[in-house]
Amino acid sequence: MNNESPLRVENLSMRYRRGLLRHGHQALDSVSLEVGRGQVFGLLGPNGAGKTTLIKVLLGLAVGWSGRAELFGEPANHRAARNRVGYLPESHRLPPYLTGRKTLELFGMMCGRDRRWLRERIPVWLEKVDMTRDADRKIREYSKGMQQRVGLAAALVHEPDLVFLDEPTDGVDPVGRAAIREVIAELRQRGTTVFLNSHLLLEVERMCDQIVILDKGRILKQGSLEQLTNDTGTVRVVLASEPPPDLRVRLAERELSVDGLGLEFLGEQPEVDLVVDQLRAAGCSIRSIEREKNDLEDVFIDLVQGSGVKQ
Ligand SMILES: Nc1ncnc2c1ncn2[C@@H]1O[C@H](COP(=O)(O)OP(=O)(O)OP(=O)(O)O)[C@@H](O)[C@H]1O
Repeated sequence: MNNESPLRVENLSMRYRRGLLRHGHQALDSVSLEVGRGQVFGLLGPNGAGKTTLIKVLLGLAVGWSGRAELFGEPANHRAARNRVGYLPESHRLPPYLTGRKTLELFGMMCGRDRRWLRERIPVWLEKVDMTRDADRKIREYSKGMQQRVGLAAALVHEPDLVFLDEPTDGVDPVGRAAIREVIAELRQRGTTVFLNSHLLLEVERMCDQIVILDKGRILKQGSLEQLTNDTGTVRVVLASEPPPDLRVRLAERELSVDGLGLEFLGEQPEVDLVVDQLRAAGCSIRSIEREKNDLEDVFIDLVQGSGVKQ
C-alpha cells in the first residue's frame, strides 16, 4: 500500500442533463475534499444535496463530471483503484434467491477474492453482523434489518481499504446499530477508511473523525466534530455551595445569571478568569467550569436553513 490519500476530490462539478435541454441540474458545484487513511468521514446534507452523486462519481458510476476525483492517487474511474473499495448502497437489493452466506461468497469473488480465502473470512463477517444463525436462509426470507446487516458484510468481506457506506444503519434495531458502530470502529483501527453517508446525526457524532456538510451541491462546512460544534460563547460554572447574597448582587450587576449552584455568562477567557477570581475571593468553591457546545443537529439546521445557496 502506498501513502496516497484514499480519496481526494478537487473542484468536482456534475450537472445532470435533462432531455435535450442544455441547462440541467447542477448536482455538485466545485466540491473539494480529502480523506485520510483510517479516517471515518461523515458526509451530511439534506435530501437532494448531492451526496449520492458524489459517491457515484467516485465509484465511476456517473458520467459528465468535471474536476479531479481520485481514489488512492488514481482517477476514480480506474479499475485498479475500484478493486480496493467496498460499497453499501442506500436501499440496496441483494439477489433474493441466494442465502446470506452465498451472497458474501458472490460479492467477495466479484471483488477478486478466491473461494478458499473467503471460506475462512465469511464466518467471521457473519458473526460480526450477528447473522451466523440465519446465514443459510434465503435473502427473500430476511427482514429489512437482516438484509442491511448482510449488505454491510457483503461490502466488507473482501476487506477493502476504503468503504462507502450509504445509510448503513437504515432499518437496523438499536442492538444491530451498536454492532455496526463496533464494526466501523474496528475498521478505523485497522486503517480502513470509511466514507459514511447518514441522516442520523447522532450516529455521525459518535463515529466520525471528519465531517462535511453539503447542500445544493456545495460544501457549506467541513472539519472535525470539535471544529463544527465549537462553543456558543456561553460559560457555565457550577459551585459547591450557594454564593452569599452580596456576591449574587455583584454577579447580577455583571450580567451573570445565577440559578442555585449554577452561574451562566457569555465570555472569553479573560472574563472567565475574572469571574473565577471574584468567586474565589468570596470563598466559593468551584465544582466545574464548562463551555456550552452546539450539537451537530443545531449546526446542520442553522447552516442548511441559512445557506441561501441559489442555483
Ligand atoms: N439521474 C438524475 N437525473 C437528473 N437529476 C438527478 C439524477 N440523480 C439525481 N439528480 C438530482 O441531483 C440532485 C442530487 O441528488 P442526490 O441523489 O445526489 O442527492 P442526495 O444528497 O443523495 O439526496 P438523499 O439524501 O435524498 O438521498 C437532486 O436534486 C436530484 O434531483
